Amino acid sequence: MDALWMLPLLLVPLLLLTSSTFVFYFKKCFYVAWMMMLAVIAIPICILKSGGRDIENMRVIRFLVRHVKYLLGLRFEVSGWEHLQMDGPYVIISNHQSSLDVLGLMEVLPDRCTMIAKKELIYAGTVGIICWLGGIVFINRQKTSDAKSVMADAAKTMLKEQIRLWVFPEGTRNQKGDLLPFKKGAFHLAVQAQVPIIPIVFSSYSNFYLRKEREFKSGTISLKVLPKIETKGLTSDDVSSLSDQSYAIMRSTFLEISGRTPQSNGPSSAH
Ligand SMILES: CCCCCCCCCCCCCCC(=O)SCCNC(=O)CCNC(=O)[C@H](O)C(C)(C)COP(=O)(O)OP(=O)(O)OC[C@H]1O[C@@H](n2cnc3c(N)ncnc32)[C@H](O)[C@@H]1OP(=O)(O)O
Ligand SMILES: CCCCCCCC/C=C\CCCCCCCC(=O)OC[C@@H](O)COP(=O)(O)O
Repeated sequence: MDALWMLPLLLVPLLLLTSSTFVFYFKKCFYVAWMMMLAVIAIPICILKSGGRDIENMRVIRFLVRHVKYLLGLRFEVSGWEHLQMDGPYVIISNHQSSLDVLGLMEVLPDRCTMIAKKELIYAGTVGIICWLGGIVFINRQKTSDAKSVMADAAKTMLKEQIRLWVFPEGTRNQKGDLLPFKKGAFHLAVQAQVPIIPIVFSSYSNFYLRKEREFKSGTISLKVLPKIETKGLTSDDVSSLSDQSYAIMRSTFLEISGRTPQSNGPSSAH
């Protein structure tokens, strides 16, 4: 009789664990909490090592984040490593589906590379602090003129300090099963600094992570590093065609590694 009373106590956790909605919220909350906690560990290490905001702190962040994929049941299959074996500064562009992209980013992040991010991220608690310590360049997306001048400064810093910048040219997270039109900032940046662009494509997350359907299963993500696109000798007049060229290559790669067939050429640049 006593054992019967125990049954609900055993059944409730079992039902919760098998409910995909519960698993979705649990994994999401766990991800945020774990990243916040990792940032708590990373902050003093970075301050002690570098004394403050320094791109070298990205090594510490990369090291601390690399195991998180295992906790969420995710794996990355990276191809095209050889395209990242290059000296000097460059701009990396990649598609942006979710905050989970950070895990893939940390898989391939080269040395002396930081990101361009929306300024709101600085208010994300300990994660915001670690982003600042890692040298992330914050832009105000609501004020194009501010964003442009921050990126123009970043182009100079890239050359002076030999750094690489990672930009998400879609400008926002997107899980529509295709790439959004590209914003122009990343291409102006590369042209102003006269540095190559390296496109990196993440395959679709739709087979394991669906925000609307509240599903977050285990899954494998293909990450394809594509050959560099040179910008030497290009001017601001070439930015649109550079953006279109990058969009076309990345879109066909996205559809290919996500197991889809191209339907149309799609929009290439933001209007
Ligand atoms: C231990 C725990 C650790 C946890 C640590 C985690 C760390 C990892 C953090 C990862 C961070 C990831 C963050 C991701 C993001 O935040 S994505 C969102 C922010 N990023 C972007 O928005 C980048 C892409 N956007 C752009 O490039 C835009 O172009 C932007 C510069 C923002 C301006 O946007 P917008 O106002 O919408 O304008 P347009 O793009 O339409 O451009 C308008 C005209 O201006 C011209 N332009 C644009 N940029 C420039 C420039 N730099 N110089 C000169 N001119 C520029 C553009 O060509 C347009 O003119 P035309 O229409 O061509 O005439
Ligand atoms: C006290 C503040 C609490 C804030 C909690 C939020 C903290 C987030 C914590 C963990 C996640 C770790 C990875 C953080 C990096 C996420 C970057 C990201 O994906 O930003 C979104 C941005 O690209 C585009 O934004 P929108 O799609 O336009 O919107």
